[in-house]
Amino acid sequence: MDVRTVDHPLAKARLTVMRDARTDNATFRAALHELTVMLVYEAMRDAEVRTERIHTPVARTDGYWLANPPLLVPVLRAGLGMADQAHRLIPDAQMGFVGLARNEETLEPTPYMESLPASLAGRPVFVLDPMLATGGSMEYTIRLLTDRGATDVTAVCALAAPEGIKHLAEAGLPVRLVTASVDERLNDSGFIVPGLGDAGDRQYGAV
Ligand SMILES: O=P(O)(O)OC[C@H]1O[C@H](OP(=O)(O)OP(=O)(O)O)[C@H](O)[C@@H]1O
Ligand SMILES: O=c1cc[nH]c(=O)[nH]1
Ligand SMILES: [Mg+2]
Repeated sequence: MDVRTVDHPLAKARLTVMRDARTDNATFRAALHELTVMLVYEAMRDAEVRTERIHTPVARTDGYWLANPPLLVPVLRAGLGMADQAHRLIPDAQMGFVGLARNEETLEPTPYMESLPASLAGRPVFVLDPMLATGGSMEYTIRLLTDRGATDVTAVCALAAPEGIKHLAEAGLPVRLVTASVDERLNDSGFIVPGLGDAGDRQYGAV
């Protein structure tokens, strides 16, 4: 699986704010917003562009437009904290939504919401979720997308565990990963180590 790690100093600094247990909810959300800009910027590096001649006030030159903007799919709750920033960078993008909550005992995703276009054939899709832990939630989401014909999926995650990357690679799904860090491992409770805790709770409070 293609894994691109954005280890720019600015990304590392935002991630450090998110990791720090002393960071309050509002500051955590602000750091995730800023990190999302960097991750999506990198995820769009190879996006197809359409060229058209334009006039500047001075001369004619080539202008560039996104030929096929991705569908953005935040995974609720935690992925909501990435949605607006990704949308600001790609204003022409459409957005779908998936709601999942991981069962704390089994670590299996429990779906509670799904709002996606019927056909995704020929459309790139960016799944926005800060955390790739066991990979169960991401696999569930990607299967919703491939069932609708998607063949070009990018998982945009603040953090990833090696176990989750292995899980997705072994599932043989058409996905690449853009992340700010591949951390050490999962602990016995399925949390990423060193990680940042529960990305939903860190943004919105514990449920
Ligand atoms: O790779 P996995 O082991 O499936 O874990 C990752 C999932 O866990 C978190 O969501 P959570 O289930 O805590 O829901 P929340 O966003 O509502 O907090 C996270 O945002 C991912 O969706
Ligand atoms: O470390 C983890 C693992 C799953 N989900 C989170 O929010 N954090
Ligand atoms: Mg959570």
